[in-house]
Amino acid sequence: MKNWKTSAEQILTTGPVVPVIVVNKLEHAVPMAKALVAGGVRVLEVTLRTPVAMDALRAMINEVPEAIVGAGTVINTQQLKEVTDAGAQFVISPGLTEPLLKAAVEGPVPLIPGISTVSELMTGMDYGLREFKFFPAEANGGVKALAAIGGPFPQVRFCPTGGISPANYRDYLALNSVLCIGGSWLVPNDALESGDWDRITRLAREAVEGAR
Ligand SMILES: O=C(O)C(=O)C[C@H](O)[C@H](O)COP(=O)(O)O
Repeated sequence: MKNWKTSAEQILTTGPVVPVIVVNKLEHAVPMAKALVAGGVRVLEVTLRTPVAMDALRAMINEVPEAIVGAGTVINTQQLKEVTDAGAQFVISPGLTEPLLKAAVEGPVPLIPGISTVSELMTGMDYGLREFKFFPAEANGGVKALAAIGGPFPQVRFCPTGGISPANYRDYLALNSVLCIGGSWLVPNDALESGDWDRITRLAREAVEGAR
């Protein structure tokens, strides 16, 4: 952690919403990132779930410098190394393993690992972490569960993700322990397929304005 170039807190306090992005076609990556930035959303999580994800990550990092581009769905140390080499500014994982935590705290890039139980949270805290993703937020009990899990740990902060929508994101943001939320609704696949960048900008803007 002492080598982290920026803190997880800095990343997660940049804005209220972090789009969880699935890129199926490389040519979508840059215009989509620009559309999100135009709507006031700068922190972008590119999930490593598709064959073009690594190339999409690199393209967004290199061609959209106004964005803060990180990698999501990073589940092992090999992927951590790859996205670090690519220049990812933060790394998000749906869960945590001790090898991943160990490699991340020794590396240069902040890791925001996912937790869904108190014990996982305590494991992450053993490595010095204070910021976590809460995943899968809705399926795991939602706002009520997160408030209860966070209760004994007033120093810990969260980015809940999973099942969050325009209808419920404000309820999460209202918790003291929540810095921002993650959601895929900001980047609908049909908008990418039809090149409807204005719609993506609009969704981003609505989410940011609605959070005020
Ligand atoms: O890929 C990852 O690393 C994940 O952790 C999963 C994502 O956070 C959720 O799939 C987003 O959830 P939705 O907004 O409900 O679509």
